[in-house]
Amino acid sequence: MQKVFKSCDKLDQKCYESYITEDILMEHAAMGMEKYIRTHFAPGNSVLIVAGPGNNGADGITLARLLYHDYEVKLHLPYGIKSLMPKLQLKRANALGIEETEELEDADVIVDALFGAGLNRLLDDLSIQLIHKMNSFKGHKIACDIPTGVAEDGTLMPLAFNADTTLTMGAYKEALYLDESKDVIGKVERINLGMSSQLYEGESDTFVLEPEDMKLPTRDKEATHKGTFGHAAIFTGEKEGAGIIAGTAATRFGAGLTTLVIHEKIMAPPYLMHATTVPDNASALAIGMGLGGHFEEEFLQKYVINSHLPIVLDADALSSMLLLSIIEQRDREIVLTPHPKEFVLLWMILTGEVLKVSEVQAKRFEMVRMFNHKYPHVTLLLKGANTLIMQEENLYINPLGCTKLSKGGSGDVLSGLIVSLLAQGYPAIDAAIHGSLALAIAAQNYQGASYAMLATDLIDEVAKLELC
Ligand SMILES: NC(=O)C1=CN([C@@H]2O[C@H](COP(=O)(O)OP(=O)(O)OC[C@H]3O[C@@H](n4cnc5c(N)ncnc54)[C@H](OP(=O)(O)O)[C@@H]3O)[C@@H](O)[C@H]2O)[C@@H](O)CC1
Ligand SMILES: Nc1ncnc2c1ncn2[C@@H]1O[C@H](COP(=O)(O)OP(=O)(O)O)[C@@H](O)[C@H]1O
Repeated sequence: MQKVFKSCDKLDQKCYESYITEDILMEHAAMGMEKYIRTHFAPGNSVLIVAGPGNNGADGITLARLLYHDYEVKLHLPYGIKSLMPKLQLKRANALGIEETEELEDADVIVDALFGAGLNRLLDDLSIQLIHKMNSFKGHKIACDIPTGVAEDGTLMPLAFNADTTLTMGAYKEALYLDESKDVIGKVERINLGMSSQLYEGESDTFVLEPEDMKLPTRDKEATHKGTFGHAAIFTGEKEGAGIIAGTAATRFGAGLTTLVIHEKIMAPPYLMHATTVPDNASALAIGMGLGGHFEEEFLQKYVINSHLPIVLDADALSSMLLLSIIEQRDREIVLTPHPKEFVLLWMILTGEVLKVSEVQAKRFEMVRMFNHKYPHVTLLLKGANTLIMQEENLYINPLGCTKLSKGGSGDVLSGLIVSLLAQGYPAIDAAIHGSLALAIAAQNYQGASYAMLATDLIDEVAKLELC
């Protein structure tokens, strides 16, 4: 996993104090972009660099100098230059013979160095025209630091540069991981600014997860029996399919036993047991998926609230005042898995504050942190294109999910994976992280059409993860 920061200001300040000047940082920023371009594009290819008036533009001008002669470099400066660094970089570039181009034409590589961390207001007409044109070009699109149109606080302008690759300077930034940013940032790579990233970055409590972080349930001993791997009890309500999907996922992900807790007899697959109460040896519970108003309050009080078993609360459980009372239980492993609309409901129940889904989406990091401030012991997993997971002080971003997951049933699979890990004895935060990674990577591995994946296909892919 990699550290993530709200902004790089403090990190840059630390560099200046160590005599690593802005000029040195900038040279390395440009060298990082140069290396990327030289690795992926042979000399002779054309590179269009659109550079803005500030230091983001200065990075672009520096890049022009580094590529000039070997590549067909075109440098466009639509706003002229304003501050010291771009002026200095332009002098250096001009001295080598680089001239500005007035024409904006397609090239093999398009570099957006218009505005980066300093974007502080809505894009004006000139920027909008430029971005429309750059987005229409066929060349490989690289954003310098952060695509123009994505502000450092995460605000996404109505229009943004549509990067294939974002080469981000020094450290990963939160703004790159809002759901709305996902379609414009492309692949993200970090560029080191003249020192080890560990020295540059320092401490952070926010991390972006990588595929290598996924840990699968282990079966490395032979002297075991089904009881060794826990017993997941999944409350199965009005939409029994949701419980069956979750139960199948839980069993596939290693739970030794899985029981669907039901009121009325259902047609369950043979590897799932069913019972009208929670089995005595259950080791974790999941409730909410397809639940409806199926179980009476006394039943829930007895088997869910009064139980101290680790628990996943999903879907309908997140709008039940009774079930949400669980989050006050500080001695229990608890995972909440709302999607943004469910988060709105649970936030209203917990705080009385009425939010819109769009507000939650615009400030996902802030909302997750606010929830965590009130309930630090609870693991909150806010679903989305980039899932956020937080417990105690640490926030983890899972950016590995994909649009194949946008289909009813994916969330039921996730609940099943998490309750399976809880039943096998994993702490809540680990169950949420590794369940979420397994879901995302299984979806990536699915080979059918992007629109075709069923929850059962997803579970089949989970079954193959260890072999990949
Ligand atoms: N710090 C470091 O050491 C390092 C920094 N690095 C690089 O610096 C970048 C940050 O540079 P930055 O702070 O100069 O901001 P930047 O993104 O160029 O924008 C500011 C300019 O844009 C203007 N402007 C803003 N919004 C506008 C709008 N909507 N429409 C029109 N104009 C607008 C704004 O105008 P003003 O507000 O002053 O009127 C100002 O002129 C960072 O992303 C990274 O690439 C790397 O080299 C590594 C080392
Ligand atoms: N575009 C996407 N990119 C990444 N993950 C996605 C995307 N769409 C959905 N998901 C994931 O799929 C799951 C959907 O959950 P949910 O909406 O609760 O489904 P369900 O219908 O099973 O209740 C979540 O884990 C969510 O993060």
